Amino acid sequence: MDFYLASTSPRRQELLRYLDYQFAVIDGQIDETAEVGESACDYVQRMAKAKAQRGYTHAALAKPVLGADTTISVDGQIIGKPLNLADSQLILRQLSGRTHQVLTAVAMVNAYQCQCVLVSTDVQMRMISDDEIIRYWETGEPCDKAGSYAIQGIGGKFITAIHGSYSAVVGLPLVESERLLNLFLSV
Ligand SMILES: Cc1cn([C@H]2C[C@H](O)[C@@H](COP(=O)(O)OP(=O)(O)OP(=O)(O)O)O2)c(=O)[nH]c1=O
Repeated sequence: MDFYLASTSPRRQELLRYLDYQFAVIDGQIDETAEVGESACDYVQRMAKAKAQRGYTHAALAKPVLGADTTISVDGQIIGKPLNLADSQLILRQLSGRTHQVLTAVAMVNAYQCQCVLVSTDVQMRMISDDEIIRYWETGEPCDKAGSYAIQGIGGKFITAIHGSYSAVVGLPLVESERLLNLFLSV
């Protein structure tokens, strides 16, 4: 076993399995409240570092810990997971027919260092009607996804274009994560 993944996200576990490293999953739960005036870029990096750091110190581990966070940025706002249908409606109406940024940060921590990479991807959505938003909510897919949609699922039908990293939108940028793992784990 090479490192720990501090994440409950099945997407992150699935993506990480594509890389040539062995890992075990630990809890990375933290308080995800944004600070007043905090930018989305600062916020997502702080979250990723906190998840990795919490995992590392909490479990007193001998191996490095990787943590990640995904947040939507639009109109200078930080948009996370929807709280309920009304919240999902507010979010998807805001994203409908325009381009937003999906920010994913990946952090790795060991006894000597904490390194974090930030990946920003532009995602363009077609117009989505209120009826579609309600029907989509009823599928159960949006509730645990930042921005209230999943590009890798039913939500993919709303996406007209992306510029950046697909795996980062799903929750873990593979190129940057592998680079970070090579940095920490190469002999
Ligand atoms: C935009 C988008 C987000 N997401 C997911 C990725 C993340 O799992 C989630 C954002 O929430 P996060 O707080 O980044 O992660 P998480 O709570 O799922 O897992 P953990 O903190 O334990 O690592 O949204 C998709 O699966 N598809 C998408 O298209």
